[in-house]
Amino acid sequence: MSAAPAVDARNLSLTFETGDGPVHALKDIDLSIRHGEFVSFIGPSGCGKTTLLRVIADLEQPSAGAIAVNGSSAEEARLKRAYGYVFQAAALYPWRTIERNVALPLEVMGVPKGERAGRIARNLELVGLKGFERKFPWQLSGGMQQRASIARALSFDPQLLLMDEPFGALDEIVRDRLNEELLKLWMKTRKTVVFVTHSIPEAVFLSTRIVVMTPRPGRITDIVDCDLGPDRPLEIRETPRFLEIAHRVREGLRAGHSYD
Ligand SMILES: Nc1ncnc2c1ncn2[C@@H]1O[C@H](COP(=O)(O)OP(=O)(O)OP(=O)(O)O)[C@@H](O)[C@H]1O
Repeated sequence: MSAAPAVDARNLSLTFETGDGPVHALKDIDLSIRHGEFVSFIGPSGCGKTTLLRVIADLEQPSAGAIAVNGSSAEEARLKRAYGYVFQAAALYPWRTIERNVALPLEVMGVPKGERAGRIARNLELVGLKGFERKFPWQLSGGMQQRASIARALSFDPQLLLMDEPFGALDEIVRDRLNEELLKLWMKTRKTVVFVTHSIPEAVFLSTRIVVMTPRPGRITDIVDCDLGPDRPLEIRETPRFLEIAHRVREGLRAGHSYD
């Protein structure tokens, strides 16, 4: 693993040029994410959370400033398959079984069949989908589909996992369960996770740091340390320390005039 930060953004700004004029999505973002951290981006709709994730993934180019991933350019990181990306919707192919959906990135990259099987089995086990290999996406619940898309993102065993509101469309109970499982997966694999969410409790429960963003153009208004330790049962959400951190995040959002 490189000694450089997992993600390093310096003075990063991004403006989309549109027919209706420029849209300033990100402004002067300075952020360094260490290996093994779990960092959440939180902020109002349209503040640029997805755009920032996409810049890290080399799916958008900054208009100014610099971004480095593992000490090299975002493009190099993408070409090396240094990250896995999980979208809000599971985006699985309905005509492929779960196993074959998870296999897809490996097939595309020409990983030999023998090697594919072991990786797929390992990743499906990691997300708790052992026994569901031969099911089709429509035979699984929304939560299970999202687990499959996490298994797919783990195909190349990337050190960095980029997750864009992966549980936003799920009901509260399923979301709680997946939050617990994601935390376990993170502790087990020690990956770096960059996670986009709208939910304060979700951000506090999962993260080691929370990046609070302002409405467009998205700037960082606060970075909150989430020093709850690694052992986080769901009940931790009722502890004074948890509520204190949640309060600070809420204040950060309010300071950006965003939480009314
Ligand atoms: N390709 C694009 N062209 C023009 N404008 C864009 C483009 N992509 C995003 N935007 C605009 O940039 C701003 C930031 O969008 P982004 O999706 O990053 O916000 P977000 O914080 O992730 O929002 P949400 O929480 O609703 O998902 C929005 O105003 C959006 O309309």
